[in-house]
Amino acid sequence: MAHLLLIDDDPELLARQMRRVFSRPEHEVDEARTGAEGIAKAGRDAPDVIILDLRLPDRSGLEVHDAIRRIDARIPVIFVTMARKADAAIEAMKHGAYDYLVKPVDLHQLRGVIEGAIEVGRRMREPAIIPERGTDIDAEGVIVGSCPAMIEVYKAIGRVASQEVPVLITGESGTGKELVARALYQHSGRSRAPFLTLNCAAIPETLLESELFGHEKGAFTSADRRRIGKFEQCNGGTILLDEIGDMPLALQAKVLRILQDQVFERVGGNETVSTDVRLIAATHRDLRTWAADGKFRPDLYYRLGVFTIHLPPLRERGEDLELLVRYLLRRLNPQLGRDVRDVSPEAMTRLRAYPWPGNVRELQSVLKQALLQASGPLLLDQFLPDSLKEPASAPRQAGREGGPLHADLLGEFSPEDRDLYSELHRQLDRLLLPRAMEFARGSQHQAALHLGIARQTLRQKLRQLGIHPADQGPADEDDRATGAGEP
Ligand SMILES: Nc1ncnc2c1ncn2[C@@H]1O[C@H](COP(=O)(O)OP(=O)(O)OP(=O)(O)O)[C@@H](O)[C@H]1O
Repeated sequence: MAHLLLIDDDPELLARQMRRVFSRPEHEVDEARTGAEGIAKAGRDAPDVIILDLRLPDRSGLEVHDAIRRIDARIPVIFVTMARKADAAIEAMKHGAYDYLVKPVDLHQLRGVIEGAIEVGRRMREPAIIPERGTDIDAEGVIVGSCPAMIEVYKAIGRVASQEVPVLITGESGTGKELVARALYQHSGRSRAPFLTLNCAAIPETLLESELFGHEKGAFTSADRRRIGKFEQCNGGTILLDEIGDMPLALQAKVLRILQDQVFERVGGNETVSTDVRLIAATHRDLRTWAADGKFRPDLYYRLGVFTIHLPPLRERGEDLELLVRYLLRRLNPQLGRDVRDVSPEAMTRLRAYPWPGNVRELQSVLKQALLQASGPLLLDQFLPDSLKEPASAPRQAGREGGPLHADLLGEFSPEDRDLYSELHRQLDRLLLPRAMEFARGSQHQAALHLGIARQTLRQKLRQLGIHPADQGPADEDDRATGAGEP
């Protein structure tokens, strides 16, 4: 459930729009009509997201924003404003506002921006607990695992979390890199400041620079207003750059300059902007090899790689697999209305034999599928999906020449290939989905039709790839006309 607070002296229309999209019982939309009331509610009720009118009867929206940041800088604040006042809202983003919307608010955009803000807030608050002696291993958010390689991971987090140095997290897809990044953030001196994440592989190259560094009005054809990028918006906080290996070389140079001098220029601008951001980078690539091959800037690699935390693949974690299975069953049972308390020896043998190319994320998904099949208190071998029963292929090693999409699929499979199937699908989604959205001019409805998949599936995949539909263009026609659509 997400608790949204709307601070607006004339909230009727917007509140109605919000309640249409974010309905009970999953969401609660609360209102405050003055700045003072809004600040009081922000302090008392700890809302997940605040939607704030720039003009209020008792004080300016910017003052209210500053007061909210003093209460809790992690609450994402979205400004709403008239078009002619948008410059003030853009300025607010320099002070850490999450985003702004222009009145009359477009329903599709409203949903996209608020959903993005809920997700950003969740990342900051959802605990990522390093297990120590005495930690309740059933507690929500505990990082599960006690094999020697995971103990090294915990020690590394403990050593580096409170230091103001960049950290590189490496490991195959689904091994828990984001979880470790959140643990670093939450155990750092910046844990009360914002934590923003950006997946460099999920955003088209042309948009990535502006997303990170912002742009000036007129920087390119569609730049009709200044935009504040993540590095400026997150001043004082922590940024996770996921899949940094996929960042174009030119942008790597700008990131290096931030690490060295804490300055950058917005796209199309001359003003040098200072920012104080702690950088955490993650990748499934072998950056050392990439740096040697000229695919990644060696100077950035050396700077980032000073402190590297490597997450082992699940197939190398021994008994942790069983711990994770039991942990995940306890979490998934209530979500799926099941009460499966144990795993049969045959099913556990099957789970142990499988190489888990998609690691913990794949394990979660397999257990979900199995629970949906299950009846009774025991997870039997027959409930496990067929994919676990097929002969295993070999895992892909990071840093191999070319992506799998470039491989000759009918010809040579490399002996190192283990997760070709899931890797190909991820790569395909990253290429195809942004293009389909672009072609459909931002309409998820149209894009889903072209792709031949359910709109909900498209929305879910876009979210997993870190693409916010609001970035993609105009709203769905049917959203505007009817205000309908899935929440
Ligand atoms: N050791 C662990 N204990 C509990 N949950 C875990 C553990 N490792 C991963 N998970 C869970 O598995 C899922 C995938 O983890 P996460 O997103 O951190 O992986 P990732 O390495 O960042 O993946 P990708 O590279 O694909 O982005 C998340 O739901 C995370 O909470």
